[in-house]
Amino acid sequence: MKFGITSRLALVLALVGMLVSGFTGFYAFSVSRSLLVQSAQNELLTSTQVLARRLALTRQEISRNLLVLATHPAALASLQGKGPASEQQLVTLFELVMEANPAYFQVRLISVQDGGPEQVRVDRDSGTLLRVTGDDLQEKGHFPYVYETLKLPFGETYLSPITINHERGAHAGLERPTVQLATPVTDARGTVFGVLVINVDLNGVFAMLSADLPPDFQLFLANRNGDFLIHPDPTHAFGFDKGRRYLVQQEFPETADLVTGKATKAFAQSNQGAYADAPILLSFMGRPLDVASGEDRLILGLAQPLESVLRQADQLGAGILRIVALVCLGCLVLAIFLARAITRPINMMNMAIQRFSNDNHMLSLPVARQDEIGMLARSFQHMQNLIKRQVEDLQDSREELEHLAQHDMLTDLPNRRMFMERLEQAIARALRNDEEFALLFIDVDNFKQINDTLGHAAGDAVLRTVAQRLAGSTRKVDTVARLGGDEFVVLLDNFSQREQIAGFTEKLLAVLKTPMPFGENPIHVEFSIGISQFPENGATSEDIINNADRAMYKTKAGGRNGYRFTSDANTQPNLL
Ligand SMILES: Nc1nc2c(ncn2[C@@H]2O[C@H](COP(=O)(O)OP(=O)(O)OP(=O)(O)O)[C@@H](O)[C@H]2O)c(=O)[nH]1
Repeated sequence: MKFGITSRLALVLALVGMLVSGFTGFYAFSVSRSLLVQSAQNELLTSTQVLARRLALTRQEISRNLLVLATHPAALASLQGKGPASEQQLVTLFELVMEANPAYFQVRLISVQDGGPEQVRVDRDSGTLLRVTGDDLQEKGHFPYVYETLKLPFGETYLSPITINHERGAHAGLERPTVQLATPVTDARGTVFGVLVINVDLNGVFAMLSADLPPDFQLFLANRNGDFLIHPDPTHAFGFDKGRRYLVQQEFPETADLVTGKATKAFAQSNQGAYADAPILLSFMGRPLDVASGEDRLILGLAQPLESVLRQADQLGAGILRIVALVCLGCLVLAIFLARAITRPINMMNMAIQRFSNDNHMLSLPVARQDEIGMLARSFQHMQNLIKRQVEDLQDSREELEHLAQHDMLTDLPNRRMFMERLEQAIARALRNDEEFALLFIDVDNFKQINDTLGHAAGDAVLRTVAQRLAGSTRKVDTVARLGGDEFVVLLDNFSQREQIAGFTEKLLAVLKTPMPFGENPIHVEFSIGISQFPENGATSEDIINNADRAMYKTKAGGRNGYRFTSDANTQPNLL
């Protein structure tokens, strides 16, 4: 299949349009997609910050509860050994606080005395609160949450590292993720008498933190070293406690600077390991703790399935695809219109050139345009005019040549060549129609003498006058020709009767002999005529003309100034 320039141009324009819209669509889609991912990560970070804030508020609330208990007179009284009444009062207080805060599984008052014995202790045990007494009370002076708290001024809180609780006799808190918060108990002068400690079950805190998160969100918490404390896979949390460490910086290398404290936030994406089937998007923040603590900072992270983010991108992509498809369709239509508009003048020119080369007809051209096509059209029109003029000149020259080839230049009568053609046609016609015709061979008598005595111009004038008189004396169907020199012939079509021919010849001689005007003295000229008839005097043109010529010579030989029929073999010519 052959495509024209219009189709090819339309195809190229449409392809360019489609490629541009396709690339634009793809670019818009990828930019929007990365913006969506970025925005989702920022939202995640905001949620992470909210969670961190809630964690801080929870810690502050525990500190407040610690302070309430530590400043209660019963606490100092108990530590100063002022009797079981104050201890019982303190137990009641501890129980009240623990009932109000289900995450507290142990509240203790520990003395500053040697070994740091527990003075008053209430444990949560299978849903009930239990006062631990007697030998079950232990010495805790060697635990950091005791000796580090003793160094603190009144009102400050110590936060222990977050660990799994292995302390003996911990009841409900045993083997659970735990953090201890403690504050010193002092008298009015600031002398430290003991420490008040609340053990918090972190599972409860974490459950509270996660409760308000969307169901597909996942919570991560890591300690100062990067060890996971909360992980969607529970086997990865507190790995250090079981002898195998799971570090946030290993699983998500983007968090390395958070662990070292060089950065406060980090974004990550993962499609490795457990996330191979469902890639996730993560935001982490590292938060230094605002209390004296065994932990420098905590690293809190939130994850969201990438799929839920990209679902919006997919909807956007489908929208962009529809727009691209529409734009492509528009490009196609526009390309067709544009290609037609561009190539219309070219096609016009093409048609005009074809038509001009076929039959020299000039179609209209876009000459009014002011662009390159207009220039081309004007040049072509100019060329057309030149060619047309040259063709017309050529035609005129050809016609002139043809006329010259068939006519005598002096008299403008048909010449021998044309006469012979006419004679052939007359024979064919006569044979076809069973007709007859006559041929008169006319020669000027003593013409040489006219030339010699009056000059060549006079001879020419005589020849021209003879030609005019012959043409004027014959019918349209007859043919008058000059064979050369002073010899003329007349073909009388459909002339058959001898009398008729003789009568015409005599009349013709009379006309011809009329003195011819030339200067002051008219020229007197006489003529000798030989007549042949078809078919009587020959079957061919040569025979007919030769016989007439012979008859003319016999007229001359017989005395000139007369005529003679070929058929009159031995008779005298008819002289005038
Ligand atoms: N002026 C003129 N003379 C011509 C032309 N063509 C031929 N002639 C002359 O015509 C003369 C023809 O002479 P001829 O027919 O031989 O002799 P004639 O004098 O006519 O004698 P007859 O035929 O015997 O009567 C010659 O002298 C030619 O030179 C021409 O075109 N113009």
